Amino acid sequence: MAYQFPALTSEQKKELSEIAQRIVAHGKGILAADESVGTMGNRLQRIKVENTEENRRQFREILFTVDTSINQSIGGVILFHETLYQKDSQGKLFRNILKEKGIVVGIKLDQGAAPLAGTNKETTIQGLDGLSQRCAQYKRDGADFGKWRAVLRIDNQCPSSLAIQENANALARYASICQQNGLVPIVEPEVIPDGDHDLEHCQYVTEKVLAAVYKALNDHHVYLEGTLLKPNMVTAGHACTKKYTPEQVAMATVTALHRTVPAAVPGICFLSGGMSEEDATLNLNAINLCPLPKPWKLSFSYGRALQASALAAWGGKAANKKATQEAFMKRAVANCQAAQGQYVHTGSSGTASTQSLFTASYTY
Ligand SMILES: O=P(O)(O)OC[C@@]1(O)O[C@H](CO)[C@@H](O)[C@@H]1O
Repeated sequence: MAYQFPALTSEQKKELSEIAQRIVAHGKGILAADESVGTMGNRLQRIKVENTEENRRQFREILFTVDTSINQSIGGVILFHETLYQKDSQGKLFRNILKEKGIVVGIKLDQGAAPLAGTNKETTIQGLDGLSQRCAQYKRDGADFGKWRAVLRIDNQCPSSLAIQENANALARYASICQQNGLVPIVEPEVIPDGDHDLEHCQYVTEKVLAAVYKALNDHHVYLEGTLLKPNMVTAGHACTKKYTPEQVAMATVTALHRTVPAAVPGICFLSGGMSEEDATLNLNAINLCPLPKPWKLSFSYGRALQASALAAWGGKAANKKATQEAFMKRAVANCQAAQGQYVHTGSSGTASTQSLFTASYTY
């Protein structure tokens, strides 16, 4: 017997699954350009550029006005609220520039972490109050997908079952509200790489977290075909002394996903989590070559690993526009190849692309 109170009509489901599939079609992935004002400040500080609205706008204008062929590699761009309403120097809204390139526009919907009392400094994510109204407005303003990032840390007694359950439930509530408003929810439960744990421990925790997330999504009647997952890759903690190959990372990652993520999910777009640009690409390539069943598209939704070389090339100077766009295009194309298991490392990457982008206790 079908469920008595269907959450979505067949038209709504069709729209959501078409949006999700467009974003990850043919090796395409997502540019996560949704850094909040504070996070963007940290990025700009690294290149000694002041964190003003105009500087943030200028960098993003350079990214979004890159050659239209970017649409072969990038299927969606996640924006922060401020950026959704910003314009290029000719007065054209960024969101229209992206849409004209055939790129789907997304919006960051979570509103930061709040402490979970009685835990070892664990958090839940805020932003559920008024979320439906915000989603409806963003949909009217051209967004077709949303993003909500939950953070889980591996440490003494962490993640606790309270943190896992609470964050899974908030992600499911968010996903359900998004779908009611025509937005594809990107579900992002990030197990952050802080710590000295090994690969096996990260795999164990990632499996527990993903299993809880998919149970909660099912409880909340979320239509999985109209969602995308944005998980961490399974890696050892940043301070772990043992090093693992991309093939080992790939096997641990795909094993964890295979055990927990239903085949109805159209795409899994990894976050880069402080890996260098080159490592993020090599790991993604190995994941796509991993000899386990992979019923979903395995792609990218990188923030740092798509923008680090571009930011370094820009350095806050308009005269560096061409070099900035070339650096961005290079990473986008490399990741698109990796999302199809076709990336060949040439060994000629610049320094910026091999530098670790890890920041301890990364908050947003
Ligand atoms: O780990 P990365 O790939 O740099 O960024 C992942 C991410 O979820 O975190 C950032 C802050 O919210 C966002 O810009 C981005 O969407």
